[in-house]
Amino acid sequence: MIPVTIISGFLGSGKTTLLNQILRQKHEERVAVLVNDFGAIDIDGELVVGVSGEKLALSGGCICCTIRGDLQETVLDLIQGEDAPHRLVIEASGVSDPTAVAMTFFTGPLKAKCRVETLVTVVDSEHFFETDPKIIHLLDRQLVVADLVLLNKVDVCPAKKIQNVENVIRTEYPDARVVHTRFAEVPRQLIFEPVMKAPIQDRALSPLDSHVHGTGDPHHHHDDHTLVFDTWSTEIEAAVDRDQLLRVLTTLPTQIYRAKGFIFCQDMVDREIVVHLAGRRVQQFMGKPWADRKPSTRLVFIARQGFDGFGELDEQLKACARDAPKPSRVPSGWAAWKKTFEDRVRQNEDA
Ligand SMILES: Nc1nc2c(ncn2[C@@H]2O[C@H](COP(=O)(O)OP(=O)(O)OP(=O)(O)O)[C@@H](O)[C@H]2O)c(=O)[nH]1
Repeated sequence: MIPVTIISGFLGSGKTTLLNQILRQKHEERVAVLVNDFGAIDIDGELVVGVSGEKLALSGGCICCTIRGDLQETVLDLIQGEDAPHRLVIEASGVSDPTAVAMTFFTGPLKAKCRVETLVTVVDSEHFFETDPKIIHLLDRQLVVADLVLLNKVDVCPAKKIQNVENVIRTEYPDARVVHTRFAEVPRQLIFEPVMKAPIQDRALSPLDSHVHGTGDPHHHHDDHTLVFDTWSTEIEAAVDRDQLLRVLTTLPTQIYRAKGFIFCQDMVDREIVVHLAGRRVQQFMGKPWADRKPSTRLVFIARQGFDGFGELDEQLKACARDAPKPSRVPSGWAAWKKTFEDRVRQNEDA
């Protein structure tokens, strides 16, 4: 039986960050990871590093509903292959109900081959109390089955607020262990350790009974997140003005829950900048050099269903490229440092 860990948590809470943390820790196992992005562009697949086994991405739907069949098929292929993994870790999309994901392993051909051992839910403690009432049901679904809850982002959350979030979670979900984390740093043993509590299928109502996805109406059952969330993605080939684009992201309407992707910016043309909007916080990180890849800005947005501002957003984003000065091949990173060094040497020689 291959042990399976399911990582759940709302959009932007830190699931991919956790996945990277546990994969970076020294291990001998062949761990296969499966990441699911609700948006059409596979961003998470590119952001996951250090996998000793297979890394697979399922994007353009949610593995708990619209593309649940794909999950079963992908896992079957994986475990029947020559180098079957010792362990499987699934990062569910931020809009998914983990019970529905786990159910895939309780029936059908996977039942005899895999065992869901742990279910970890990551919480963005900074934005917990700002959760849109329309999606509170979804957060509840993610927390009610958790063995372990990571109260993440404690570095940017005031201590009093962290305590309040913890109080709510300990009261409402007393079975879960709660751990405070910064960038989801946690020993991998804690994530993979099986917890002796009721089997996951007994811990929550069957997903079909309560698959409400935050409509707020407990009688409204459906299987498809597209009824609650809208997603939109864009690709811009010309280099953009990074500051202008970050200004657009920091002033997005609150109906947009999440944005992420890669920026091709005119002030650093040789490598991508990874950008995230989670809650109201925008963060950017240095990404990989473009090397042989064709540079472009690729962004995915997830909003409340019915959001009608994507057309305007498209205009604003395109303007970041139109208004940007032509990219000059200004060296960055190591290349910039080397150039400065060479210039100094030359100046010294001239003197
Ligand atoms: N300050 C701070 N930022 C964090 C922490 N953990 C994650 N982040 C940032 O939060 C953003 C979202 O993190 P991800 O790991 O991509 O979140 P996710 O849950 O995988 O997102 P989705 O897959 O889109 O639902 C990124 O900018 C992370 O760097 C943390 O503890 N502190």
